[in-house]
Amino acid sequence: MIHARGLTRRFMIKKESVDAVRGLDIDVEAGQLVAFLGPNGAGKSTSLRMLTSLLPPTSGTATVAGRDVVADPAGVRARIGYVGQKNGAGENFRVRDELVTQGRCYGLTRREAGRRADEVLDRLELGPLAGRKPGTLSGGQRRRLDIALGLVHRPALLFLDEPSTGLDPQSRANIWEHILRLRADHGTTLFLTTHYLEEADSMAERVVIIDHGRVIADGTAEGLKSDLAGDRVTVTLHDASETARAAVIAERMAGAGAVTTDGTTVWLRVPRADAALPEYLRHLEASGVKAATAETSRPTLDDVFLALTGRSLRESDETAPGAPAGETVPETVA
Ligand SMILES: Nc1ncnc2c1ncn2[C@@H]1O[C@H](COP(=O)(O)OP(=O)(O)OP(=O)(O)O)[C@@H](O)[C@H]1O
Repeated sequence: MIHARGLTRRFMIKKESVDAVRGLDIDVEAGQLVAFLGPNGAGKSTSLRMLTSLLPPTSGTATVAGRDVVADPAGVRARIGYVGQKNGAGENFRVRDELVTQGRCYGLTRREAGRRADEVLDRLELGPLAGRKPGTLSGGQRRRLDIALGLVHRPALLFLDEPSTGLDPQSRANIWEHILRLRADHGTTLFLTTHYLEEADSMAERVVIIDHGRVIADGTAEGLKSDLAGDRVTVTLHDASETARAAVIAERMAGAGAVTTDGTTVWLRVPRADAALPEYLRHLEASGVKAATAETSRPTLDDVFLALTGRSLRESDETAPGAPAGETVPETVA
């Protein structure tokens, strides 16, 4: 459904060049749900805009839904749906009229556009809001309208740029419900960007991570986590003056990976946390370092990014820096 080779995009800003995307190679088969992850400015939107023919690549090639993005942009656009980051609907028409107009833009007759508008209104549970103006909708309702606009012409491939960003957890879950149903009912191929790592982890069958314009990881969330990250042991100490010593002890343990510290907390990456934690606690005790709490956690996609780049992908609003959001098993140490 998507085949890109060496796709690059360079922007010139005041004589300075920005390489937003540097050689994107990707193949997406029909029916896949791919989450495209990366930090701010990694090149996700630019990639999406090239794949949807909205932005010409500086170099490279891409065939999307069977059409070349450069040679046949109209052919690409006719076959795909694109839900951008900004609201797709205007303010003047009512919700149903927006959808009918969109359908007409895709060459549907008035009658067919009306039928399709009703279909997507029903699908996205927007029926009761059909007569409202978009400006009066809630954030979640408005995002559902954006998705409905991307679906009026029944594309086999839908691109979504951060479909759930800025929504409350309930609206996010609701958007995902619709996305997953779309796939289950119609086998729609979905290619989406998201900042929410947990969403990508649990919903997408394939995760592609981009950083500085290059793909740095591509696989299933489970595969990436077990290959590239590892379990984590978190120990907090009674006394911050002992943190450095506790870190050295952690580093000396067999199989120990990266060790990080912050205040009284020590984080240690290990292949098997259930075995490493008791051992670490024994070593600390033998050295006279007092632990206050200890817990283990499974790796997250943020851990994968951290392992690859040394940086965190996680947005500060979700969890404190360094603290993993995986499944945690807290236990208190005397
Ligand atoms: N029209 C433009 N002109 C100049 N530079 C641009 C333009 N669009 C994007 N860039 C730059 O290209 C890089 C990649 O931007 P892009 O929007 O693709 O990142 P992103 O991964 O989608 O980020 P975000 O998660 O913040 O949306 C950034 O450095 C950005 O400033």
